[in-house]
Amino acid sequence: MHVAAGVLVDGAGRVLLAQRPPGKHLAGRWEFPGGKLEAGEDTAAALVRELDEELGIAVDPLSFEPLIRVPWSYGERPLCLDAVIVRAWSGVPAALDAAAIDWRDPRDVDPSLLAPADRAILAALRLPEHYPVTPSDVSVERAATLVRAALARGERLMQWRLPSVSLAEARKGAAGLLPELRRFGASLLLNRDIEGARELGLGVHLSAAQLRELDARPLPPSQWVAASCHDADELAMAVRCGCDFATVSPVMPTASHPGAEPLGWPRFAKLAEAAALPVFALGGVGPHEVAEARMHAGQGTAGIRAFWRA
Ligand SMILES: Nc1nc2c([nH]c(=O)n2[C@H]2C[C@H](O)[C@@H](COP(=O)(O)OP(=O)(O)OP(=O)(O)O)O2)c(=O)[nH]1
Repeated sequence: MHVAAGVLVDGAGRVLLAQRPPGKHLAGRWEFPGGKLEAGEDTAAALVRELDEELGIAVDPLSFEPLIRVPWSYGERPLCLDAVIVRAWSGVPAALDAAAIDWRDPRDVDPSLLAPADRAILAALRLPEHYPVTPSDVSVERAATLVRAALARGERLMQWRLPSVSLAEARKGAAGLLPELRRFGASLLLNRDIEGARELGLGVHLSAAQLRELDARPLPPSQWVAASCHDADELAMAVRCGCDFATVSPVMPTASHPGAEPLGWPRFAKLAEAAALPVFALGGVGPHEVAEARMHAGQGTAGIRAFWRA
């Protein structure tokens, strides 16, 4: 079953949520307005029809921007949910079909109130397009300087990965960044250090090996949980562990992993489309490849080298 979901975004960056009416599948859960594709329809045509039927608004498909495709299963038939950003419409949205509608800042939405498949849509809305990872061969102090400069440049999501120092030292360095992170409203994810992330209220970036040992999400929804994945099995594990997003690597040849065979964009796209969470392209890519990544079902790009040259 193919379902189209429209993410209406207003001038203040709020999104329109609709509450599923009593008697329907997932009654009471909040979702993005839309519905099943009818015979002969594509996603855009279905959305134009559904947004008219459910909200009484007219939308122009030329303004649609694909956000994320979420494969999901509620135990019956598998579902493919295509979420599309809608920025322009005419008319005032009304709850013609929903129990209620509500404009919400994506940062304030409680994911547990959403239809489960929509948690990936919410994560895609809240995540930026860049995910820089600190260089491996620098001191804690140098890494902190780089993160501060990146915050000033506008980066809002970064991974704190310092393989050449102890977890305790890395944790101490991250603690020193808390005031700036708060001031910029930015997120830092500690590489592998679940305890440190709990202690500091930061996110965590898990290795594929850690995913194998976890059976549940290690942190509350307010702290990011991400994972390093390389194939479809690892992506499925990341979804099972309740990860918010993943990196998939190596997309291109990279000096840090000279032996690894790069996936290339077509295989990256297949993996990203089949994963029920946002995926950043990693490996031999940087800020200049964001458009390429988005064209291939990615959230954006992650990287070490290319992000710190600026
Ligand atoms: N419309 C919509 N459906 C969603 C979202 N998330 C999600 O899991 N779903 C699921 C719920 C349903 O199982 C399926 C869509 O069914 P629907 O009942 O909304 O479709 P429809 O409007 O065509 O409904 P109907 O004609 O069967 O009454 O997709 C979402 O954000 N929007």
